[in-house]
Amino acid sequence: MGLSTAYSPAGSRLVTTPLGAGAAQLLRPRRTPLATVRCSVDAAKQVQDGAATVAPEKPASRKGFGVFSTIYDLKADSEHCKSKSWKKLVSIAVSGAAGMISNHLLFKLASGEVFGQDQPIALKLLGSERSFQALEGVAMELEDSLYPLLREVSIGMDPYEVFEDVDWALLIGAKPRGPGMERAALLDINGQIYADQGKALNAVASPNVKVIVVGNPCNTNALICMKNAPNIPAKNFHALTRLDENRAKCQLALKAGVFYDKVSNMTIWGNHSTTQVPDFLNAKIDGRPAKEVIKDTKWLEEEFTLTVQNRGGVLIQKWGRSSAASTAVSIVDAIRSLVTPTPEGDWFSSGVSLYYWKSLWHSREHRVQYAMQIKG
Ligand SMILES: NC(=O)C1=CN([C@@H]2O[C@H](COP(=O)(O)OP(=O)(O)OC[C@H]3O[C@@H](n4cnc5c(N)ncnc54)[C@H](OP(=O)(O)O)[C@@H]3O)[C@@H](O)[C@H]2O)C=CC1
Ligand SMILES: O=C([O-])CC(=O)C(=O)O
Repeated sequence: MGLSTAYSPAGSRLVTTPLGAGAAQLLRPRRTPLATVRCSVDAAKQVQDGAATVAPEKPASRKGFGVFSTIYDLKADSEHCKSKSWKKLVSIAVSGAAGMISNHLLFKLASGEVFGQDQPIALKLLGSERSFQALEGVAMELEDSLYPLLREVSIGMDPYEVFEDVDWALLIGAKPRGPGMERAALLDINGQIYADQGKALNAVASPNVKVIVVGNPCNTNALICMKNAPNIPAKNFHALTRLDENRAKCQLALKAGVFYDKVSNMTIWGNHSTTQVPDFLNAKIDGRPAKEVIKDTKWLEEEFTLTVQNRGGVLIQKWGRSSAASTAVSIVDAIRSLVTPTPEGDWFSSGVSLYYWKSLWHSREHRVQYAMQIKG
């Protein structure tokens, strides 16, 4: 079975898959009348589906087109995967894929540094009319990077198409705040995005999809998304608080004069906002309570907390835009923590619904916050 890229040499789209009408649409009430472009698709299937507008060229005529004429032979490919003992393909949806954070994250995902060097992946990138051309550029860059583990890149504007059967949904697409704004002020604009995407995940994603909500205000957005996806286990929804954990670890390490990896057991209580509480009481440095190592209690109680709470805002003042590279790194850390056993005695911070833990906490209150451990 051949697999060809879907760009012409000039980079324009060759293959578009118009959305069909019919029964599927009835199940998908919020489906938007938009199209999907696959960047590396099964060309034979497109012809079958009547979706291809240009027949796949024979290899002999492909000379001189560089990456655009790449042909993957999926049959040989699966043999190749077997011989390399690769795992089964994991399908990852990323929204806001043409944005700043994604621009860092996608290449980390494709390189294998997140899921491992034995884990082939398919990237399904969600954009909008506003970002679609940029998204094509992103897909081109991914293809040009020739990552062996990246088996498929597809881009689209309809979450009901992009989220189909995905194992992970990294929900980044949302308006960022500007200088002087609080993240909560974004709720009016961004909340609806997460309601819509929750419904789409509920309808078409893998029933055990893991969802990481990054777009701000991320705790509330995660809750909105979760409430709109009742078929997906609540414990699968995470609001990204890992960036705060990393920032807190960094500050403690700098103050103690140790390397970052000596800081453990860092919890972020509360929302990813200026009201959060980075927990220095339970944090450890080199296995000892942070308070024993850092004797400057005033610094811990005042400066440390304020620094972590306001780090994102200060960064916006300096950069003129919100953190992107360090956020991408923290998404990588968050995923890795969810797929690998937590080191003995340590934990990590992630925003999950306490409703899920209600038997534990005897509370029906929804909060999106928890310190977690993964057992291997
Ligand atoms: N939880 C955390 O730790 C962090 C969260 N964030 C948050 O992540 C989100 C994305 O940040 P970043 O990638 O830097 O942002 P960018 O502006 O670079 O990209 C955001 C993408 O979101 C989509 N989007 C959806 N609605 C809007 C809108 N109304 N205005 C603008 N863009 C919109 C756009 O994609 P499209 O058109 O394809 O939909 C856009 O490409 C923000 O909400 C930001 O506050 C940032 C840092 C840390
Ligand atoms: O500050 C922002 O708005 C972006 C963000 O969430 C962060 O950097 O922590």
